[in-house]
Amino acid sequence: MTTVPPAPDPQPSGTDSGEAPLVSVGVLGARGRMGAEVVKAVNAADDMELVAMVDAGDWLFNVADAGAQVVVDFTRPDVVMDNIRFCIDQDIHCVVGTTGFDQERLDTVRAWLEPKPELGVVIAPNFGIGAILLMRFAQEAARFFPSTEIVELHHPQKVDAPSGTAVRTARLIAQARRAAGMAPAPDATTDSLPGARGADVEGVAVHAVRLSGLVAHQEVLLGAEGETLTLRHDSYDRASFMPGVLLAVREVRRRPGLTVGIESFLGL
Ligand SMILES: NC(=O)C1=CN([C@@H]2O[C@H](COP(=O)(O)OP(=O)(O)OC[C@H]3O[C@@H](n4cnc5c(N)ncnc54)[C@H](O)[C@@H]3O)[C@@H](O)[C@H]2O)C=CC1
Ligand SMILES: O=C(O)C1=N[C@H](C(=O)O)C[C@H](O)C1
Repeated sequence: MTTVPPAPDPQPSGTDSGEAPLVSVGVLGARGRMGAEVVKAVNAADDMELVAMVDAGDWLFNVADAGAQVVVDFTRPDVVMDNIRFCIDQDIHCVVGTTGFDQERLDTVRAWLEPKPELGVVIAPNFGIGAILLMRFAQEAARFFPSTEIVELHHPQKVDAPSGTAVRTARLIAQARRAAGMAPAPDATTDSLPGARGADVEGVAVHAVRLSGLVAHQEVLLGAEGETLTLRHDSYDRASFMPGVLLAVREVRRRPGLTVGIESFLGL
């Protein structure tokens, strides 16, 4: 008679199986356009476990009670600071895609992190790899062109304008222009309707278009005598942001302090 050895116990993934433990992830804004996409992406990632989904009106403590190690926030500029404060108080790392961060807000988050040197917060106005590359290319090109303007184009449900990406792009361009000692961009306009020349972000004009059918798009127009260069990026689907979001979730626990943008995770 042959004896059949007992089948090994099924091993859950994680430490028991000798594999790296799954990262426990909570999502804030889980029923929103981006939050719903993050829920799908985390569920599909074999190194992560979705432990909490929280939206407006839900109990924020759910993410802490569920043992989330990392929270991903895609909510609204008017609530995101409270969410980050809560996560830091609860010792939860944060990946934040919500927009609306100026220098003052970034400094506030840095100050909150000071007593928690082991904790990481990543705040990125754009997780799309193409959008990140566009920002880098624009920064590189800026010093060669006296004129630079930005046109950002988005779906009409977007609550903020200009986009966080456009503001960051403008600041990077302005920084490059200052470093190169460039004069202000030529502009003889004296008599326009208010708003006709867009928003002025550190001397760079930013124009915001809201149009049904669009998702998230940006053009940087650079001009010199007799030539122009147009850099354009298009997100046709919110799936385009997910590789960057998942990368940030994987990295945030080993990047203590505040990281703005995920360029450094991409080796840029
Ligand atoms: N960094 C990036 O790559 C990207 C950033 N965004 C930004 O993400 C943010 C969200 O965008 P969408 O998903 O399009 O907006 P959305 O309006 O579709 O989703 C926001 C969700 O947050 C929920 N919410 C509001 N207050 C909340 C609270 N206190 N706690 C938990 N949930 C709350 C809302 O009910 C809603 O379901 C915006 O700031 C947008 O600019 C959007 C796309 C990409
Ligand atoms: O609201 C959006 O949709 C987007 N928001 C981010 C921004 O404001 O830059 C990123 C992307 O443009 C999509």
